[in-house]
Amino acid sequence: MLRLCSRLLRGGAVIGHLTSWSHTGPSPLRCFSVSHSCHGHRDYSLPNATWSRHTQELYRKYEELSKIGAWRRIPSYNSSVHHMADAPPRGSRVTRLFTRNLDQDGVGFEYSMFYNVAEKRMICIFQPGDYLEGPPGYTHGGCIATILDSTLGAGAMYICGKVMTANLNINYLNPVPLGSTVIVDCHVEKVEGRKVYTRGQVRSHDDQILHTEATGLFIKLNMREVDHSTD
Ligand SMILES: CCCCCCCCCCCC(=O)SCCNC(=O)CCNC(=O)[C@H](O)C(C)(C)COP(=O)(O)OP(=O)(O)OC[C@H]1O[C@@H](n2cnc3c(N)ncnc32)[C@H](O)[C@@H]1OP(=O)(O)O
Repeated sequence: MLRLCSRLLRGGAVIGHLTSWSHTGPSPLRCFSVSHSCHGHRDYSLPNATWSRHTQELYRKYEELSKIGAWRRIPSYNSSVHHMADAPPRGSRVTRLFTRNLDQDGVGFEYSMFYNVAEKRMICIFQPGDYLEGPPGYTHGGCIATILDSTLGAGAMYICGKVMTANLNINYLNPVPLGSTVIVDCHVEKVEGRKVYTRGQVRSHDDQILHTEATGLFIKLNMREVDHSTD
């Protein structure tokens, strides 16, 4: 396990890579405020010309809510290490975050996440592009799983620090049209020891269609083990 953690941490697969870490515990908000000016890298959570009217309207709604303090937008870069205050050297490898791996705007995962501390809630405004097709005209179920995993996981990370997905259960209720705007609405239900239990839904932008329901179990990484594993 120790070697596994070490490998994963070096490989950049851990959600918690997106946060900073100190001996007193996680400080994701501090990290993300630093990351707002993250080495000049593009912040993909900001609107671009491919966003539909519905996507832009939802974004503006949460941006307004952010101004009165309840919500915060999470910046989003195309590599995990760009999110990290304590990034390891990258060497010669050029890695990309799975959800940000296309160079063209609008064809893949277009999304922006907002977090509400008091409600332990993370929402993601998601517009699936045409390269995410599963059934004709609809979003691939694996892509829906990905955005759910990312949103549930980001919420767990903001509550607990570094975590990894241990279990993800999904009920696909109604297909998600390509190019539509949906809201991925997730929250942390409870924390028991290292286990972080989360729940989420994917709904249409107007809340009229419940597309998907999910639960996710995330495990807090034991940082003492991780530290020792790098010896
Ligand atoms: C912000 C920007 C946005 C962007 C955000 C971008 C986010 C990207 C999201 C990507 C997320 C991923 O893809 S993560 C990658 C996919 N996930 C993985 O590869 C994980 C592979 N699995 C593992 O590495 C390991 O199994 C761990 C780390 C999950 C757990 O191992 P461990 O650390 O040894 O812990 P372990 O002792 O086994 O388990 C601890 C406790 O959890 C329980 N437990 C463990 N697994 C399970 C399970 N599947 N179901 C039930 N319970 C479980 C155990 O019984 C135990 O309970 P008790 O005895 O304490 O009661």
